[in-house]
Amino acid sequence: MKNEKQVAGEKAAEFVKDGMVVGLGTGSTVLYTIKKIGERVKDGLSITAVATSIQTEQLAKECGIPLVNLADIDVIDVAIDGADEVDAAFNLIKGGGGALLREKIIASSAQEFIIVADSSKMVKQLGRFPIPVEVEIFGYPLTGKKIQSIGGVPKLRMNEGKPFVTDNGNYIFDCDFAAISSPEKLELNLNLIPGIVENGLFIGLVDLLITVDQKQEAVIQKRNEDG
Ligand SMILES: O=C(CO)[C@H](O)[C@H](O)COP(=O)(O)O
Repeated sequence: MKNEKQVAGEKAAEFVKDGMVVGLGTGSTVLYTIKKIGERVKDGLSITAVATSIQTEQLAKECGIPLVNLADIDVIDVAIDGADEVDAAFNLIKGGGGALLREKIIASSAQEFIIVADSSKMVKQLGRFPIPVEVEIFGYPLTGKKIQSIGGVPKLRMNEGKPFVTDNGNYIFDCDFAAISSPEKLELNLNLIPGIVENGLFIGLVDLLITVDQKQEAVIQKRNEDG
């Protein structure tokens, strides 16, 4: 039997059509989308793709998906990605895999942004998952103090005893802000702090959410533009 990530991930591949430029997200859910797109490419689907991480670039190559550089394209038709938390307004916390900066650049440039998420990711209010915040290494302890001054508890992400380094050569603070009452304000306030490159709050970007119901079937929901 397919798990929820596979059901949601594979469903999203149906939204990819001939001739499209596709943004490929990062993580264990969108992995199923990428593999499915790869199968369709082998069957004759003609697309090009941009990857949100080195890990995804590698996977796309293994799946035979032709890649282009973001600098060489004008339009991304559709971007598909996973999430760490999704609220009722389809605002997100992302960056659990450390790819938030490239993910946000691609999501915000896409004509359509699709999120694939298993049911564990759905929350009433964002904030149980600490917000990943990508910071310049230069002066990062001071940047951490500034995050504290706006109410966050930053924890430097580690990997095998050393600070985790992103594909862009930066560090990540995973920041506990408890229950977030205004994700819109917090996203802006975080990005006003010098040293912060980007934060993992994705506000108002999602067009379509694909999740899974109790019968293990994919459920497709459009974002309500009126909130
Ligand atoms: O934001 C991300 C990576 O930076 C991922 O999309 C997010 O962490 C969800 O991952 P998964 O599908 O493995 O649960």
